[in-house]
Amino acid sequence: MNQSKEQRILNFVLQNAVRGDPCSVLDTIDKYCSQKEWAMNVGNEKGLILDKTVEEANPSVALELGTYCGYSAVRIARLLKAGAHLLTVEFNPEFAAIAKQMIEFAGVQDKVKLLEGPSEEIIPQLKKKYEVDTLDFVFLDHWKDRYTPDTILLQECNLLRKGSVLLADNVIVPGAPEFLNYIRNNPHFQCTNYPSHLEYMKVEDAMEKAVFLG
Ligand SMILES: Cc1ncnc2c1ncn2[C@@H]1O[C@H](/C=C/CNC(=O)c2cc(-c3ccc(F)cc3)cc(O)c2O)[C@@H](O)[C@H]1O
Ligand SMILES: [Mg+2]
Repeated sequence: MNQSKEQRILNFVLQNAVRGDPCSVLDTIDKYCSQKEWAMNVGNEKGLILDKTVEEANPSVALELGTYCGYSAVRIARLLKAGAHLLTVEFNPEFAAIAKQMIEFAGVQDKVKLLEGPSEEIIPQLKKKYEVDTLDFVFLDHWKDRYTPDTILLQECNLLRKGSVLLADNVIVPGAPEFLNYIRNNPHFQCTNYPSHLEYMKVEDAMEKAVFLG
């Protein structure tokens, strides 16, 4: 059975990156995906926007929707302060297994909890099963038509507090027009757009930050 692209990315990291060095893992994934096979990691250009947003939020509890190979989970976790943690949600078992190995190789496993399942099932479990009070930071990078229903679900589950920061990838490509319309017309959110480019391509993309106002 020939390997998946995601398995090839992981193997390239295991053979070329420095174990325990998150930056080396990120650089190695970016090298593979820019030179050999494109993949939907947030990448280094939008990754810098993600870095700045995480550093500014300095979250104790962060949530990521759509782990994929674990690139942004490693990217976020490497910036978390002592005692802080990232919950990352992935419903594809093959991708979850790849991401788990990627996170462990990078050495950030103590800061990351990978939750396997669909976000609409996991989010309502965060308070009771995963002992979350509220979320300080949320990175949305899963199916683009899930951004709006999951943002509504986060509010319904009282998981956002005044100042919680949401950051959404791909609001231009593939695009999340319904989410932009929802969040920019919602008085409970203060939005900022960050123009950038699609990972590993010269195509325009953007990220949208939305701060919950309570
Ligand atoms: C409800 C639910 N629950 C749990 N896991 C869920 C979930 N919904 C999806 N997932 C998981 O998350 C990832 C999916 C990510 C979706 N991302 C994109 O589709 C994406 C696409 C491009 C792209 C751009 C130009 C092109 F020509 C082609 C593709 C770029 C990107 O950056 C993307 O993020 C994937 O690992 C999937 O299993
Ligand atoms: Mg994306």
